[in-house]
Amino acid sequence: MQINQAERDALYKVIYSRRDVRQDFLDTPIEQAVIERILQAAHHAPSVGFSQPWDFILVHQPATKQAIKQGYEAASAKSALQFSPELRQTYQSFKLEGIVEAPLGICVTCDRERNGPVVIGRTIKPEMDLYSTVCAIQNMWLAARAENIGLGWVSIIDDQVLRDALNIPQRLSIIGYLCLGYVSHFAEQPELEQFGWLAREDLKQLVHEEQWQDKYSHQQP
Ligand SMILES: Cc1cc2c(cc1C)N(C[C@H](O)[C@H](O)[C@H](O)COP(=O)(O)O)c1[nH]c(=O)[nH]c(=O)c1N2
Repeated sequence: MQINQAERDALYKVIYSRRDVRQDFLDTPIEQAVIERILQAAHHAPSVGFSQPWDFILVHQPATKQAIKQGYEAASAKSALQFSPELRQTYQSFKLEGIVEAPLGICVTCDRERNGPVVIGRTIKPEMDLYSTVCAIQNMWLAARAENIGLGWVSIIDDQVLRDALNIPQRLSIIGYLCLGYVSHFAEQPELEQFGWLAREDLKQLVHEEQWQDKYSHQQP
């Protein structure tokens, strides 16, 4: 099957207009059929040895979201101390989650023992199951954007908070907690770029012919 030009353009449009969404969530519920399409997109991600090591825990209840939000607040306060005093205030001014406002939370886990101890492609690099699960999240992120649904990844939460709130056994690795919902708008640029935290790197500096070259040596102390 060939992809035609309109389909290709649509894919790039989704890729370039995808955003990490933390605010502007609407409380409009997401229809079940839409949730299923997004989860199917995640489930069709590539996975090492076709191991499909993921599980998706759907979070709808306000009380559960509150418990997770409290975990975020504790983790965020602890995180702020890692930034220099000059940057700390700016860090604290960012809204880095939409846990309570987003109608749907999805915790994505990785079962590192699924399909037995020997998996094709993991024999030398065992972390490939974790990366496979991240591929599923990226598919979900793009599918959500194609459905005009915002998705935000929140990683400022201790795993134990999610284990306690969602009854996740120690056996499963927690890969991401995602907030999903319709949004009033999608920003043109990443918010961290818009607020001057970091700029998009020049791709030319990151592409190397044949041999890696230290194009950033001027930045070394
Ligand atoms: C693994 C991982 C973990 C996180 C993120 C991303 C990824 C890939 N991002 C989102 C991140 O800030 C965002 O992707 C970049 O700023 C680029 O913006 P766009 O995604 O292009 O809008 C993110 N954002 C946020 O507000 N709180 C968070 O805890 C995290 N955690």
